[in-house]
Amino acid sequence: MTIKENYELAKQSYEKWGIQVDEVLETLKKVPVSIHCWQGDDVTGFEVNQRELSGGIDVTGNYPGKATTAAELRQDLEKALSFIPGKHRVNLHAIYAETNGEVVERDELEPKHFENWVAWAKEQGLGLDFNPTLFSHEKAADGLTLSHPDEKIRQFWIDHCIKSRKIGEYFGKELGTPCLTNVWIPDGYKDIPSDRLTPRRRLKDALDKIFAEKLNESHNLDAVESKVFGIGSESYVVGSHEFYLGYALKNNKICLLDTGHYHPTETVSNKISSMLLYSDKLALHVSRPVRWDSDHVVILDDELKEIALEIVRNGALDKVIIGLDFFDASINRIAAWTIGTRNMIKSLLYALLIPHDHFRQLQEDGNFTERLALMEEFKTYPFGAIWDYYCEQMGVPVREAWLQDVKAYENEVLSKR
Ligand SMILES: C[C@H](O)[C@H](O)[C@@H](O)C(=O)CO
Ligand SMILES: [Mn+2]
Repeated sequence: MTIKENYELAKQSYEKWGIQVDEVLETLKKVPVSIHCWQGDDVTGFEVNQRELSGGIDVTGNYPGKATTAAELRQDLEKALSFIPGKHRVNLHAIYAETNGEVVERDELEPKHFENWVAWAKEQGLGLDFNPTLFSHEKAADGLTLSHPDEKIRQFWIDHCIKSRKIGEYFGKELGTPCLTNVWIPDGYKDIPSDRLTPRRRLKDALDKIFAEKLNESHNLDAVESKVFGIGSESYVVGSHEFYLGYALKNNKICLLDTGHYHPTETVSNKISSMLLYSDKLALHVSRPVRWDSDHVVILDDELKEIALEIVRNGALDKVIIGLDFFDASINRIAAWTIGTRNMIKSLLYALLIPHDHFRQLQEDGNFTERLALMEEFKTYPFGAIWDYYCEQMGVPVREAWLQDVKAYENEVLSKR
């Protein structure tokens, strides 16, 4: 049977439940995923003064062929994008600026240092997102940035974030799609603090200064990302979930939930509906924590499906800004992007192929037997045949066919670096 024939047959199973599969595929095509550039070079960046990765995050593995220039990183991203159905976005960090060999401090970065990225994004039809980089720097050596007791250090990072918003605004203006500029800081303490409030007061004050200038939301959207702990900040993180939830609600900012930034039994899927009752938008960093915030490549596991189900069943495809955040240096980095991003899209397709109204009604009726039975049966509906057809239609490799191409790219390009 051809992919199309398999699709037609599979479609019938879903259409019995009133699911319009062709319409589902049209919807899926329009959902952008923000693909993080930092999987391509292990969060190294291209600053002239290369610094060691810090901030309580870590990348393990030394798979050969990582990108060492912006041109290589873009070339690798293009390869990964050729395996990923749909039109997406690329998420940059400030350390990916191109300064032509000149040392430009982070508080002096400007849009011109990202001109090549913008030209490339235009050529590829991509949106861009942005992040100030408040780690891997001597002014963050003690693990403190925006909450630092030293006013000069605080001001340096405030200025960096202000410059970053202007870069985000430039991306949005140039590309005609708002840039999500996300602030994540590593600040915290290894051991039990004697004062939790003062650093949080300073962070709140720093954020007020960063966001003082109102930017047009059709160019730049501001997000803040919380965390529960990092390496070296096991006992206390200044920018906790409650801290940013309060800040975002009060100041009309977007909360960004990273799936690796909560207690092990706390799930992001269970937060989406609550947060959407109070915010118009929220943002995600979809990652895969294994025992800690390890940033493993995203797989099609139960939590990923549950996140997608929550987005779809709550009609929130245009409210939840989906980004990825993983970095694995132990496998081919282009494969890592491809696996993780295809899984994110697959999970959305899976969620779009569920008769949500019927399932909702079963719950309202207290019919929990049928609710569980059908939720389980739908797990083995012929979803794979729809996915294969979608890939074929979108002109990207079907099933594992992309692997051969990755291997060829590894031989021809990566192994020569
Ligand atoms: C590099 C990223 O910005 C960083 O991973 C941040 O988003 C994070 O999740 C830190 O744990
Ligand atoms: Mn993150």
